[in-house]
Amino acid sequence: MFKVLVSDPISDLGISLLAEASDIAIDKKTGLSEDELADIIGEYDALLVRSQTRVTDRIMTAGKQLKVIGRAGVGVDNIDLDSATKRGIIVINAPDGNTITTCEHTFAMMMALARHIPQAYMKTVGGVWDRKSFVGVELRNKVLGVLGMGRIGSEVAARAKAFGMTVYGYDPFLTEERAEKLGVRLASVDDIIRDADFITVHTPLTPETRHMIGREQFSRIKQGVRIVNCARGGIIDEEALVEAIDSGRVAGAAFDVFEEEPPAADHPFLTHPKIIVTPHLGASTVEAQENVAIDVSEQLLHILRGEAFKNAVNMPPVAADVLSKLEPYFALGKTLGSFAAQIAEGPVKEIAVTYSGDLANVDTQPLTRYVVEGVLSHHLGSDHVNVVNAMHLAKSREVKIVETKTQSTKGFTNHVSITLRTDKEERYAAGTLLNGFGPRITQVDKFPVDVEPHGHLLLISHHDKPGIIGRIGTLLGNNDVNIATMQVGRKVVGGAAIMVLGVDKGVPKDLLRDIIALPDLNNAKVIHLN
Ligand SMILES: NC(=O)C1=CN([C@@H]2O[C@H](COP(=O)(O)OP(=O)(O)OC[C@H]3O[C@@H](n4cnc5c(N)ncnc54)[C@H](O)[C@@H]3O)[C@@H](O)[C@H]2O)C=CC1
Ligand SMILES: O=C(O)C(=O)COP(=O)(O)O
Repeated sequence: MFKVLVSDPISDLGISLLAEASDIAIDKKTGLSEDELADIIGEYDALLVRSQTRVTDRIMTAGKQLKVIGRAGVGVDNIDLDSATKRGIIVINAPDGNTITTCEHTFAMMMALARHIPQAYMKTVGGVWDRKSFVGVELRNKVLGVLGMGRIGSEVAARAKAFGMTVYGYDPFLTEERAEKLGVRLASVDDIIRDADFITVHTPLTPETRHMIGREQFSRIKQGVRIVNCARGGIIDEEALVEAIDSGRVAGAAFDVFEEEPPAADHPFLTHPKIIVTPHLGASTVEAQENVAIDVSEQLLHILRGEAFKNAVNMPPVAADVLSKLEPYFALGKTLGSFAAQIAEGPVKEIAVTYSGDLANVDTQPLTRYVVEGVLSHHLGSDHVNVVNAMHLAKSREVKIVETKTQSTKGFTNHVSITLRTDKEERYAAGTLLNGFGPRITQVDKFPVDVEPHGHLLLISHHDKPGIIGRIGTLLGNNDVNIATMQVGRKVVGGAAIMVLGVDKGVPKDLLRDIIALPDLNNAKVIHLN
């Protein structure tokens, strides 16, 4: 049974998938302080949040069982991603579900700003019929500058065009072709500062975007501009904005987000007559909340159940077509890594992985993560290593990862091989995925074999001499260890050889010592694969 804590208000309908799963137990506890969350997080396998819960390093330290943090929304600035990655906690979000909703909120804010709707409402319901003070401006024929042309920014641009606005777009990833397709003018921040009548920001908050529009930009900004921020507090310098409005340069602003949330009671935005605000409502519609909750719940289930999942925030993204090609090999990669680690002596210095056949034509980086996970799990414990932190752990231990591809298929449609270099030796294991039969180990060091990589194995290196198989069989039999499968590999008659035995239970240390002491036997290793 997996325990999931929902610590922010998340749509019940959206998480019904989790609520109905027989292997999931959900607790909903919202509005917890950091102390309260730290006290209880230790018993949970997953945490589901929106933007309120701050998932700090302290929370993750206390979350000893935590495997996954799900963010029902886009921004993950409330989650310490470095800490999660180091600990192998997978962080997932739901990037698509609230795009339209936030775009529409941006428009609502822009129009409310252009027509003074909140201020006029307050006066009207206060009994004052004031038609003079609230003369607005049209959007038509105005220039809208969009900073950040991602999911939301692009939707805002499309709607602005329907309002007859000229749209300038700035984004480091916006190409001339895409700008043309979207019908926006590819612009620089300076172009936007100079020409825009409305500016709206749709970037994440990063060191680069922090105070992207600050005192310096306000000193040059177009007279009478209106500013909208429904992305993240801090992209626009709040203090500098108030100064720019008070000086008469900026006509007004509409903010859904703040540098600190909730803002202090004396925050100047809360009383400024030319600034309208909402309490981070961009994503708050019934539809968006269902969308993001469904999306994140589906992924969360996959992760907890050990199934393949879409993108994680703290892992490089994998395209869907690449994922579908690689997914069948994940188990093979991990098993081969674990096998190689168990046969090699000494601390690992390098993991060299070679892919051939079908695999040589795809981006195999995600698969290499599974190989590295398999290798490191043996040394660091499978509870501490997973695909999220495998590369990080390898790097922090100065283990070199080398990935190569070759067209040579060795007769297999696909082939994965691992050379493990330790400070004592170099070991080699290769495998393939047999259509309909699953993973197979096809070679160990220089010896071809055909081994189903599962359960307890005994790897024996010996001299190819008559009687040796019998002696080992007798020894195992006398100790009540049943042999399920046997593979013998050799290069030349009478030369060095290996034997891979599948046994029904683990081989105790004493018995292993007795096996190694047999004549003509060089070494024996017990291996366990899941
Ligand atoms: N107010 C609310 O409730 C909500 C706020 N958001 C926020 O809106 C923002 C945008 O979300 P999405 O469009 O879904 O994200 P996105 O990732 O699709 O788009 C962000 C864009 O910003 C661009 N960008 C990054 N650095 C930049 C820079 N220095 N200058 C210009 N562009 C830069 C990126 O290239 C990307 O295209 C995020 O900060 C997100 O957290 C999202 C949903 C709801
Ligand atoms: O998705 C985002 O980035 C948001 O800002 C929405 O935040 P929320 O889920 O409404 O707390």
